[in-house]
Amino acid sequence: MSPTPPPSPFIAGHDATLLDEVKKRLRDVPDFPKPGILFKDVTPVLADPHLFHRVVDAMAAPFRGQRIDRVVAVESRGFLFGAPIALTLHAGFSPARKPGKLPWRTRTERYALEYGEDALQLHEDAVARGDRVLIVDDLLATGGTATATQRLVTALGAEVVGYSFLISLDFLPGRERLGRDKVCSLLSY
Ligand SMILES: O=P(O)(O)OC[C@H]1O[C@H](OP(=O)(O)OP(=O)(O)O)[C@H](O)[C@@H]1O
Ligand SMILES: Nc1ncnc2[nH]cnc12
Repeated sequence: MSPTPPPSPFIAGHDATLLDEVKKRLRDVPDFPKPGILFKDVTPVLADPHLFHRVVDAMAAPFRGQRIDRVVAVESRGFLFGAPIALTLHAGFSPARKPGKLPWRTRTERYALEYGEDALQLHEDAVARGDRVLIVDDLLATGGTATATQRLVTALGAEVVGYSFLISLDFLPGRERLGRDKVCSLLSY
């Protein structure tokens, strides 16, 4: 009998079985929301409680054992991952929202998307001076959204210690823009 093969390689610290399962479950939707965009639909991952739980744990894993005071996640898909990651890391959660949604005093940043333009707002007390912040979103593409979020956080005097994404589209410049050493993603395309 041949010896047991070594365990599958770990990619960015995550087990390859999980990555395969997530890959299989993500749904590619061509030409949404515009012609030429291949949209990565995460809803089938959310619909599987066991897989969703493992994904949240894996997205939090690189930041366990570090002091994270606040998770800032981006409306709307970022909230789906950011809130459970904040609970997992025993950190507070602050939403970065599209304009006109936050009720109190806000800071605003405009940014460009793979398929348009938008702006984000953060409450002025969303992070405190000196806080160590993790930025979370479902997907990194051009990096416009995450860069705008980083600017909002640092303008308030907090430090962005890292970014956690489920997916990064590495044929786009997002990872380079944010700094390779700060970006964690389960899957890269
Ligand atoms: O790296 P970027 O080029 O900035 O793109 C990534 C952003 O695009 C998507 O959000 P979208 O604005 O479509 O909003 P949604 O989460 O409300 O669907 C995605 O959830 C990221 O936030
Ligand atoms: N290709 C894509 N799929 C899903 N969300 C996105 N946000 C930006 N680009 C995207």
